Amino acid sequence: MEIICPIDAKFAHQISALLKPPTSRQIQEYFDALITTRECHGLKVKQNGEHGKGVYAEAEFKEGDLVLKDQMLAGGQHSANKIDCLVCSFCFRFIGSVELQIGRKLYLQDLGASANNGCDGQRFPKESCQTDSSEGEDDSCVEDPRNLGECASSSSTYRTALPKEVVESLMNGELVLPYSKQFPLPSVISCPGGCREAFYCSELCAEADWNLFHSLLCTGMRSKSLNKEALLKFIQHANETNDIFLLAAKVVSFTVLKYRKLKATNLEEQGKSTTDNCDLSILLEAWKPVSMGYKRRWWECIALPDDVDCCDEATFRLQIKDLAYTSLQLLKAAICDKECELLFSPEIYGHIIGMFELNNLDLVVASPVEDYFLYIDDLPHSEKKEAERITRPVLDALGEDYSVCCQGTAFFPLQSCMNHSCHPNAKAFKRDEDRDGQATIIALRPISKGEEVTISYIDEDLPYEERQAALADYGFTCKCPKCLEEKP
Ligand SMILES: C[S@@+](CC[C@H](N)C(=O)[O-])C[C@H]1O[C@@H](n2cnc3c(N)ncnc32)[C@H](O)[C@@H]1O
Repeated sequence: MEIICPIDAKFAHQISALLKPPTSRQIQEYFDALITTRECHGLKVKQNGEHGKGVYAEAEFKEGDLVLKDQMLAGGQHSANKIDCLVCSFCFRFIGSVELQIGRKLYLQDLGASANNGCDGQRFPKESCQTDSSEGEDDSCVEDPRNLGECASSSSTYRTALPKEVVESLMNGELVLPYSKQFPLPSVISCPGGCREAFYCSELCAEADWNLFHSLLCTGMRSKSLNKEALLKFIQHANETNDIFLLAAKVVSFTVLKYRKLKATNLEEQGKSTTDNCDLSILLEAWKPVSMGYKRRWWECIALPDDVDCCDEATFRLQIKDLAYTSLQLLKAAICDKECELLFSPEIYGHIIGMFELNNLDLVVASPVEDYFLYIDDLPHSEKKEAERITRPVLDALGEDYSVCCQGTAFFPLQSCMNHSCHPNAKAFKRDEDRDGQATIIALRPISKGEEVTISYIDEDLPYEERQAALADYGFTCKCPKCLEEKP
């Protein structure tokens, strides 16, 4: 039976104000302001009658030019990938050292193996609740090394284990690998809240994450959450079902924290004392970045997985809704804010996750460990032979997966305005220097002033039918010139 949540009924008026589509003017003002803060001055977001918003070139771009670097609104590393890569929880740069990356991965893999790999346990149908960008990922681990025994990453079949002391000496810095100084990484900064799940590349990132998202979602001593036990349950549920809930929690936390900040400034300016009534206009302001991105509820827009029969569609959508509801109740117990209670409505939560479902881009950051071993491989013969005496056993212990990159999913406000074409003029592409979690869009061919910047959401080299089938997940039929030409 379908669940009716009391919050949806109690705050019906305020929720519809939050979910009201922004006017063209609001969209224009928001994106104009955003563009001035990004490295993308030659762009403009405009309403494109047919497909909603679109991104247009305001300058000429040559093939290979950087069109846009977009900072994410919210993003996260996939839970299982946290075993393979230690990255800054805010900007997703690799941190520590090549030795720490390797030693930590081997240590956690061994923990996983000795704990008899608990990853295959019963959980919600995985394919059915992953977003497109996270398809095929396992999603069942939390970062705290004490908990990592539950699950190993995509560990290689053929690995030759290193002695425990060697793994430890890689982690604690006693063993320095040859030439690793050529690949320096920022030192690991701990979470200011004292949790062992978030790590940073700088005090700046730690502070930004704390102020924007993490203070409410931290499980450490100085957490500002309501109830840490409930928070741990929420995190565990997300890790066991779908880590997209961790991203949704970031958006809720971001909105609550921004609301509190805006309200405090407002009261101070007016010389008034604090009240605990919700100020809807302030909440609307805090919510604005999300209001520009959402479109449909998750359980309505999620594509029907191949293994679900059409006649079971209604049941499937109800299951997804129930799953989101369970997650939301756990989050509410953990961080609910009385003034912002309406944010904990299934309507709002469904729209936040729906926004990820339709817009998210894969978050990928290349591994310095891969660069390191390629460097060793390229050394002149005698140096290589000497270095490999030490590096070969390490490489053998890592096995085939030695070069796993940081993988996750993120919502990028400007990139999410880019429409699809099967003959795109731009693409998301990480250059050698793009070593963090920002989205990088590069021109594939010359783009002239006034032209719409398009990317392909799918593999554009697929045959016509397969392209249209893949695009059905995004809820539209492509009518780009290539599709019109190839349409049977
Ligand atoms: C990432 S958003 C792109 C921005 C979107 N136009 C907007 O207004 O926010 C993806 C959505 O845009 C629309 N869209 C993108 N490309 C399209 C195309 N070639 N034809 C029709 N609709 C398209 C679809 O509704 C799709 O789900």
